[in-house]
Amino acid sequence: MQDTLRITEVFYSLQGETRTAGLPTVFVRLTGCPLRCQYCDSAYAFSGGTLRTLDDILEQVAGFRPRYVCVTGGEPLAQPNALPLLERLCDAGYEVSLETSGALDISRVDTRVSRVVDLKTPGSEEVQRNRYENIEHLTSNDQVKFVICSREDYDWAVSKLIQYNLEERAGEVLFSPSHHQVGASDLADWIVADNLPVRFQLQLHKLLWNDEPGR
Ligand SMILES: C[S@@+](CC[C@H](N)C(=O)[O-])C[C@H]1O[C@@H](n2cnc3c(N)ncnc32)[C@H](O)[C@@H]1O
Ligand SMILES: Nc1nc2[nH]cc(C(=O)O)c2c(=O)[nH]1
Ligand code: SF4
Ligand SMILES: [Mg+2]
Repeated sequence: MQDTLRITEVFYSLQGETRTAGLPTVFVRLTGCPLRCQYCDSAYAFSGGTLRTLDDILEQVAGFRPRYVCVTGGEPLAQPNALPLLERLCDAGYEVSLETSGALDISRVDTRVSRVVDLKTPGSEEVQRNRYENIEHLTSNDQVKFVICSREDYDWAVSKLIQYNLEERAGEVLFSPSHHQVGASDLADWIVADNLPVRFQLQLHKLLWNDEPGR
């Protein structure tokens, strides 16, 4: 069917990450991902899911009467119909964000969407999948994120921050600890010691709800 997407879950929660952290947000989690980051907290979205029409998804989202909608996964951009879904969510008046691994082309994503591009670090074990061409398409409405697994990952992220001048290219640069793989306070201390122009973030939903699916 032409206008369907494979969906793992649609739920209303507090956004746990990014520049809208703490704001009530509808999450649309798309099924399937071509990557296998060693830390992935959403592996339950790799398979299964339900084929649903865009109309059906839009109707469920509208039922929550949200201001913010986050399209995540899995890897949303692995499904071609993610593009019309994002457009229709914008047309409906929501503030829309997209979480993507950065392994697929973001250039055709509606620029009304805040694209949260995760640059995969060596510690993710998927660093070779980064599509660095995406960086030239970033605007001040977009966000770049590094999920840091070790001091080596931190040093790598700092080198990419400088090499690609990410502070200028994106509206936000986010440094997040990989959950329980690097000390959150260590990462915070490194950022302050180096006076980095980045936003430290923790996954609020894990502090609140200990990573239950659908929260
Ligand atoms: C589950 S992914 C889905 C979207 C897309 N596949 C991606 O990787 O951006 C959403 C975000 O959660 C982050 N994430 C996944 N597991 C994590 C963990 N254990 N600790 C911190 N962040 C994690 C990812 O790096 C990504 O930024
Ligand atoms: N509350 C909440 N916020 C989130 N932000 C990103 C999430 C994700 O799993 O992609 C997520 C999630 O699963 N729950
Ligand atoms: S790209 Fe995203 S969904 Fe896919 S394995 Fe990595 S963190 Fe998980
Ligand atoms: Mg999650």
